[in-house]
Amino acid sequence: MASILCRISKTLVNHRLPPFTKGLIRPMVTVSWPFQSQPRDLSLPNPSWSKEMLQHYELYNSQCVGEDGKEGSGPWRRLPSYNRLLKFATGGVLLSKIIQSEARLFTRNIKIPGAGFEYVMFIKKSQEKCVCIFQAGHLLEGPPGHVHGGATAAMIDSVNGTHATYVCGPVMTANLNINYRNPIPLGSTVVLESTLDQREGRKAFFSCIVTSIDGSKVHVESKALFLSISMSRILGG
Ligand SMILES: CCCCC/C=C\C/C=C\C/C=C\C/C=C\CCCC(=O)SCCNC(=O)CCNC(=O)[C@H](O)C(C)(C)COP(=O)(O)OP(=O)(O)OC[C@H]1O[C@@H](n2cnc3c(N)ncnc32)[C@H](O)[C@@H]1OP(=O)(O)O
Repeated sequence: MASILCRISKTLVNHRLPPFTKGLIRPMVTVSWPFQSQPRDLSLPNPSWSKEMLQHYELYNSQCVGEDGKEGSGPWRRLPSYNRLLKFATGGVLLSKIIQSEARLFTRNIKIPGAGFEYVMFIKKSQEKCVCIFQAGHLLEGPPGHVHGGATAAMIDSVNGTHATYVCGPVMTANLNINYRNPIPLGSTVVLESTLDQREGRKAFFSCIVTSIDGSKVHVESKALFLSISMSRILGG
């Protein structure tokens, strides 16, 4: 991750700024003191989380603590989540203040707690698995009372994409193939499990299974191909 962040910083310094920042770059003098504010981690519990969501969060969170009792020495790691990917960069608070933009991460732009995508991801330190606990809010309706297939696809892409980023560095989704097996009731909590199946040069193949929280029902199964790309290609368009 450190090398990704280093590449991001170098890209920002060495390349023209990304097109989405057009007209939005503000000189640093307008920023009062960008180091002060911490980005808000949106993957932490909030009052909208159901009992099931909290229990499952605790289940994985407890496995982030090792036998020595130290946070971070367990087999799993909770991944922070922000409303802009730039906030991931070390000093990301600064970067996201300099490169101001109205663009927001699609799954993190519904501000009413519980109304949209509530989720938290954990990655296994050995990196072959990434898990997401997802509570689908009422604004994600597709068929009456159930989650829109596009919202589910967005979550699958996000979990596989995050997993791929941690394993491979910067990537783009080249192919995502989804089989919807059972509709997901609105308001319910489901588990998405991403698996790294294979790596072949720039290509990384992932699968994902979406199940009910108790694992008894399979909602969706998917396969995805991600291709490694340079940061300058992402940022430079
Ligand atoms: C900015 C700061 C970022 C900081 C991040 C840091 C931490 C963040 C942590 C976590 C968060 C991360 C993300 C989570 C959130 C969301 C994830 C969302 C991801 C997306 O939502 S992303 C948008 C949708 N995505 C696109 O918008 C892609 C459009 N597209 C392209 O940009 C190009 O198409 C590309 C790059 C895919 C490939 O282009 P290219 O030129 O690099 O490669 P090329 O075409 O030469 O193919 C090379 C070999 O791949 C094979 N190949 C290619 N495409 C294939 C396909 N579709 N099926 C089967 N095989 C395929 C070829 O057949 C060849 O194979 P071979 O070598 O064997 O011949």
